[in-house]
Amino acid sequence: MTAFIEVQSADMVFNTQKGRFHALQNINLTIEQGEFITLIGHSGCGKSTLLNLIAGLLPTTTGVVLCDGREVNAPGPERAVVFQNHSLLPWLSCFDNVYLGVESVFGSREKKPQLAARAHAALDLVGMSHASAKRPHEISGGMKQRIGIARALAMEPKVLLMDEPFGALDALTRAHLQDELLKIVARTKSTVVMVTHDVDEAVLLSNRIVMMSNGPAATIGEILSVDLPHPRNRVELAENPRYVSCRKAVLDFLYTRQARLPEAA
Ligand SMILES: Nc1ncnc2c1ncn2[C@@H]1O[C@H](COP(=O)(O)OP(=O)(O)OP(=O)(O)O)[C@@H](O)[C@H]1O
Repeated sequence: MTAFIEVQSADMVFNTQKGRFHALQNINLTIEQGEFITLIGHSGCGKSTLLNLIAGLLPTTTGVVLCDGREVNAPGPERAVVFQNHSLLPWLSCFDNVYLGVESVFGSREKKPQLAARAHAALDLVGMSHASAKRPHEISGGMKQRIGIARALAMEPKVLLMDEPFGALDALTRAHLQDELLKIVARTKSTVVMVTHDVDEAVLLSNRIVMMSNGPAATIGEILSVDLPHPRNRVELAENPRYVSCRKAVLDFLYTRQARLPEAA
């Protein structure tokens, strides 16, 4: 295992109309190739900001982010992002949405049939070949999210960055997509960094859970290793003592050590 993503002494300060807002302070995180990392913490602590620093969508105020030994200072095809709201282009078919991503990465080196084969393979990987000719408005929210994942995977990113990808879905669809994602990642050996609010999702999916303290100037409070074997089965895990203790450790961090009082109305 080698360090693949390194966040070193990173701070993020936003310039706002009310002055400078210190969102993240002294973030240090090393992620190995093939790891599945989740970022968890209370609302507003800076999870998306940290993901955006890794994506290159935001520049660190101080400190540095490295991906595969190179400094990150802009978005790049090796770091694909999947957002909560799928972000598909509504006027394009599902196939064309995926194809567009493929073309942006491989278009200069490969011919159309090869690009099309990549897009078909990615749709197949997420079980969505049957919907390739449909437009986004013709398919369900869970299906749209799968297409978003297919588009990201088709670009063969070194890192898959996911910002609450299943947050807008109902519980059953969400569980199904979590299981699918585990299978896909087992096949592609992708490195994944995912933001979530969901403790069970974090324990089910992760190799390590990065727990963030409350902001302002949020930082990494603790990192929990989830040493549960793969493949993971959610029903069997429910009674697994290690699963239960990981879940308890995250709940304890969030609701005892980082307990948040309700904000004044
Ligand atoms: N562009 C910006 N300008 C100013 N402040 C920002 C900006 N983006 C984020 N913030 C602030 O930085 C803090 C962290 O925001 P961020 O969205 O990263 O939190 P989060 O943990 O992902 O929240 P949530 O779980 O609610 O999505 C918040 O206080 C937010 O208001």
